[in-house]
Amino acid sequence: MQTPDLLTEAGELLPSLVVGGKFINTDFDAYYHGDGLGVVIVLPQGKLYYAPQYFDQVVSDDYLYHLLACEGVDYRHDWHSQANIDKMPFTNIRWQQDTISLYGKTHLVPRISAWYGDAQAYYSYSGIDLKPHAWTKKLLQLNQALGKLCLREFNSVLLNWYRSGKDYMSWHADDEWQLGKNPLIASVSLGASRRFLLRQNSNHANKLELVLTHGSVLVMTGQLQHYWQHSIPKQANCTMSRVNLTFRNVLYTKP
Ligand SMILES: O=C(O)CCC(=O)C(=O)O
Ligand SMILES: [Fe+2]
Repeated sequence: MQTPDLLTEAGELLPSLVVGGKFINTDFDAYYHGDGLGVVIVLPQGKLYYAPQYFDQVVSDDYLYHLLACEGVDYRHDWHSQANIDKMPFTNIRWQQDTISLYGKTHLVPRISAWYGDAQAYYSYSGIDLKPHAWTKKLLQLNQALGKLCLREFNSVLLNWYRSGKDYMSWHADDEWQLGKNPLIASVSLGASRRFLLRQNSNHANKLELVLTHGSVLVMTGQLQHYWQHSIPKQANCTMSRVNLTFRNVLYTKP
């Protein structure tokens, strides 16, 4: 998988990502992070760290293979026509397609998910209650790798698998009470590049678009979840799978 033109041929961040103290093509203040891999983008009421290639291609390929490995199934498999994904013999991850209830009707969530973490890190969103599966060695490794950047280890991770550009995530904020007031969420993307959109709640014209590439890391922090929403829109031209992992800290659970 190739990373589009956010990096120079030598794999360094393009110097034009921050021009005159602003993030490329925007009015948002930005500066290069000291790690040489990412940019910090300062939004009104929130902050982002964005590194288009935090993990190199070999490491990223290895993670993606681990997450989607399924006994006897080729990676070109048409997962959209696969019924009962949760019954498939995935080698490492217990993928499932959840259903949500809206106005008395049930719908399949337009992507495949899995929730991993410490035993006590129960999570619920959109009426879906998730009990974590126990960490795999690779997921723990990824958690530790983010520790250097985020100065913490997370107690859980939500995995989302977009089988192709037909799968998506609607506008939302990760503002569940279980995550505490101003959560720091670290998101790793693997596989197909997808558009990631952000918009300010009070003014939808105030927006930002990032491309989340294979091996990229995005960290959302500050008050972002209270004042901004984010989404992954459908992308008709995208035929490949993408897996996103959002590492979170569940601070509170239901009694
Ligand atoms: O797939 C992504 O990059 C976004 C995932 C997300 O927003 C979430 O899991 O809450
Ligand atoms: Fe989210």
